Amino acid sequence: MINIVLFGKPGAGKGTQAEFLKEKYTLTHLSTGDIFRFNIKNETELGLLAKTFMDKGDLVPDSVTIQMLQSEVEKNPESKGFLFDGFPRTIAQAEALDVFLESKNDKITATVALEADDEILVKRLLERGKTSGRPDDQDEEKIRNRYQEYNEKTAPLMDYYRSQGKFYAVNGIGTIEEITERLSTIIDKF
Ligand SMILES: Nc1ncnc2c1ncn2[C@@H]1O[C@H](COP(=O)(O)OP(=O)(O)O)[C@@H](O)[C@H]1O
Repeated sequence: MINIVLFGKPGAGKGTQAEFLKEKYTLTHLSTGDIFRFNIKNETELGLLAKTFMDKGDLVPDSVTIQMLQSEVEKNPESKGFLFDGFPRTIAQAEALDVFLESKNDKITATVALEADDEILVKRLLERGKTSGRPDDQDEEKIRNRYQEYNEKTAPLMDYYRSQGKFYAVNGIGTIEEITERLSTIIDKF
């Protein structure tokens, strides 16, 4: 089983790359952002709760997110491996994921990060906001708040995975194909 964490700031292209990688490596793609948005659309209890945080550009609380992620993994017992996109985003989430996978005799294979400058990414998100309908992409203040959340809570994960010898970074600027190629070079090692 290969379990990949796709890592990067908001707008770095995780979702776009996940679409290609999940096909290429037959992985189950789990995007916590997409799952939350699906729940918001369907007005579930989880969706209503998540919305209050997402609309401000804040992270959804760990307890809620971890539980949701675990139940999504459990829904896919036949999976050949997972592509985690947007999870983990905090040390508590990463630790919970390690414990959870270990309980299944499994583990994270590698964490691959897409790197790009903040200014380029903010522009990308505002552009995406024009068509995505996502409220968190339409307001520069909310976008800046997401970067602050990233810097405070998510960036420390790089050291977390580095200390496990599982952190790899690629340049996230280039064509979609070029970037898929860069990510594949890493994943192919496993
Ligand atoms: N692992 C997570 N922990 C907490 N909140 C999350 C998590 N994943 C997604 N969210 C919530 O969903 C929002 C959108 O996430 P996502 O779709 O991954 O987009 P982006 O990477 O562009 O910010 C986040 O700003 C956050 O509020």
